Amino acid sequence: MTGTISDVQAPQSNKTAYDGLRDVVAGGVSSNMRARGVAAPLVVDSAAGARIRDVEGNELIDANMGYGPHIFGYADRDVTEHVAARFRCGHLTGLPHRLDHEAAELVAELVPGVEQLRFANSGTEALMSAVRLARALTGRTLVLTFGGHYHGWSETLLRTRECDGYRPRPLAPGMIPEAMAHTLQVGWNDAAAVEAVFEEHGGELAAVLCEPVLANAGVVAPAPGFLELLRERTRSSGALLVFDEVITGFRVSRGGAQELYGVVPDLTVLSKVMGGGFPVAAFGGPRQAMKPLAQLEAFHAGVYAGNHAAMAAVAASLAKVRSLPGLYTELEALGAYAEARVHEAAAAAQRTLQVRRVGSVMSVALTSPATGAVDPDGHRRLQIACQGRGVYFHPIPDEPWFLSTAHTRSDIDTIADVLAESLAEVC
Ligand SMILES: CC1=C(O)/C(=C\N=C2/C=C(C(=O)O)C[C@@H](O)[C@@H]2O)C(COP(=O)(O)O)=CN1
Ligand SMILES: Cc1ncc(COP(=O)(O)O)c(C=O)c1O
Repeated sequence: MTGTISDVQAPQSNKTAYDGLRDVVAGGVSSNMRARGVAAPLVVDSAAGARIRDVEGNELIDANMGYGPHIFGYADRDVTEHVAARFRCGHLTGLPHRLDHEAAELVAELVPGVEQLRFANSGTEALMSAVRLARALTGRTLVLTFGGHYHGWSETLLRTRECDGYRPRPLAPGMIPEAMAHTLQVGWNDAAAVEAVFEEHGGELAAVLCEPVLANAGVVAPAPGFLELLRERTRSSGALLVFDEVITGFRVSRGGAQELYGVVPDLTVLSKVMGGGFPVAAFGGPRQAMKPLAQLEAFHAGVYAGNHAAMAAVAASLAKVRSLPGLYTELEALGAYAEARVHEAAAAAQRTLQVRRVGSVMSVALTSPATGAVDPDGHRRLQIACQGRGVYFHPIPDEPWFLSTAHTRSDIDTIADVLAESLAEVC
């Protein structure tokens, strides 16, 4: 995850609001990702459906949608009412609840690779635990990851895209130098590199971990046969295949990427859509894989893990997913319409946008006319221009757009018109 604050100026009124924030919240945000790319991120006041309202009362159509959890739009009543009711009757007791059962059964019903699971508070937590479980199951420590794939900010998974050989480097100041001692990394869709790693390290690998559709460096679908290659090599070497479906889970299909591509991993990590915007994650797999936790021999904990409000959010979100047989057909059609309209907007402005999409998750990036490569500074200027015209997407082109059932075709037309106007203005 790269990106530095550029010199692109945010609207002054918003900047004033942000400067006040920054006085008491380090960096003005509680996640670095929110402050990347512009001098001051938009300061929001509220959100509903496909729209956010900023501190000045401006309403914007949102294509970032909180980075993906809100597949039914912000403040979806079917989810929020359910959670609100739970808050009114005690949402955190530290005891098991029938809602845990209801939520877990829905995940197991919808996700092909999950028979049993544990809930957690965040994707980072769930990934830490899934990787630790893979190490416990195999007695091995080495994990193979892929460049650009984001698996949260834990000590052994937060890493650079660039490698020394197959070794990524710790990404953040303060990380221990040995943090990557048990982590290898190759390029996404690089079958030859995967074969080479298995040739050299196959017997040492505890797991191969990937976003089955890369969605944190723009959207990059798996090459035909690539997931099958990972499945076959892990199975034959005794390593576990771990799918980080934090973004793709319940997003690209009802059963996530594993259902869409027909490749079932040994462990699956889920979050975002699963909780409909409430902080909850899960990791799971076949009962055999979860046995060390079922027998309380392996360790996983968390005061807030599986709290009753989060379970209510999962139960409501997934019951709604299950109840809508045409949901993913509708989202695919909306995504295809959006992709076509974005290309039309670029053509109208005689500019080129790199558009890559799987279902309702789509990356849109301004490219340089000279090189054809993504132009991060130009993209930031485009983002600020669109924001000023009532359309929000993230200023960093790595961050994809997330569409929802709350986005109408008229919203997509407005986004396309604003893009065309803004592209004409941005040099
Ligand atoms: C594929 C994937 C993710 O996309 C992911 C989190 N994604 C994001 C985190 C953001 C943030 O911390 O503000 C915003 C986005 O950069 C990104 O979607 C995580 C970590 O989840 P969490 O942020 O809940 O700890 C794991 N796997
Ligand atoms: C002192 C202390 N630190 C950290 C933790 C871990 O917090 P969490 O369970 O939210 O991960 C706990 C949880 O009980 C705790 O008591």
